[in-house]
Amino acid sequence: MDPDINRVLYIIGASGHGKVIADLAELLGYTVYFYDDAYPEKQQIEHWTVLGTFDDLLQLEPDKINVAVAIGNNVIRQEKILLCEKHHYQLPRLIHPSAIISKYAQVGTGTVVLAGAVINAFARIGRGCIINTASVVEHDCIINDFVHISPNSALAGSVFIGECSWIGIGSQINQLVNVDEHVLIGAGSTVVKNIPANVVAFGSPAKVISHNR
Ligand SMILES: CC(=O)SCCNC(=O)CCNC(=O)[C@H](O)C(C)(C)COP(=O)(O)OP(=O)(O)OC[C@H]1O[C@@H](n2cnc3c(N)ncnc32)[C@H](O)[C@@H]1OP(=O)(O)O
Repeated sequence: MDPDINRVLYIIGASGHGKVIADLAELLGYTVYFYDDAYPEKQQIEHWTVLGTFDDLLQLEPDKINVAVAIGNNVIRQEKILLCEKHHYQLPRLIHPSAIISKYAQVGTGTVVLAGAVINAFARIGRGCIINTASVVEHDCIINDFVHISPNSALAGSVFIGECSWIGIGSQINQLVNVDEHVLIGAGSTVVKNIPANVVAFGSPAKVISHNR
């Protein structure tokens, strides 16, 4: 029997992150297919089928098309999500059953919240974000669109993260600190002061190291 069209999810990006999203989507009851620009060379990822390129996906009529953009690069994910929105595709939030999200928190469309993540009261997460495995977003944080909070990172209360920024694995950010847009915080950093836009910063305490290309 064909799967219920409402429970089919087309995942863009047949990558490691894509596999995590496929695993989660199946847990949530979706039947999963991939689209990836490596098609037709890549027709399979593990046991999942790659149906075509991103342009092929955009040929589909918008009716009941559920899409997840499983691309780790924030700028490329943003670009694909904006195109999917233009085509009126559904971009469901994918929230792992083991994640804990306050009823007072907000999570935008197309955002994924992975296993063991915690989002506390009055935190606001934008659209197209990755709140990765076991990360903590404390009360009153504001996370703008297309941000990636890597696994095991912790944001204290009222932290601000600007659009398209990437918080590296195992980082910590002190309360009330602002990280501006298009910033990369390196793995294992401790951010104690505001970080300006478009830079790479790392270390404990984190220092600006270079421009973020
Ligand atoms: C599920 C998932 O996989 S999610 C993905 C999670 N991954 C991450 O969070 C990775 C984030 N990326 C990083 O931290 C990277 O190390 C970056 C982007 C900060 C730097 O990468 P590159 O520009 O390639 O720097 P490179 O590896 O050449 O290192 C340059 C120097 O900086 C040091 N360095 C690099 N990253 C860090 C860091 N996070 N903290 C402290 N020092 C660092 C290196 O030791 C090296 O020092 P040296 O010149 O004395 O030898």
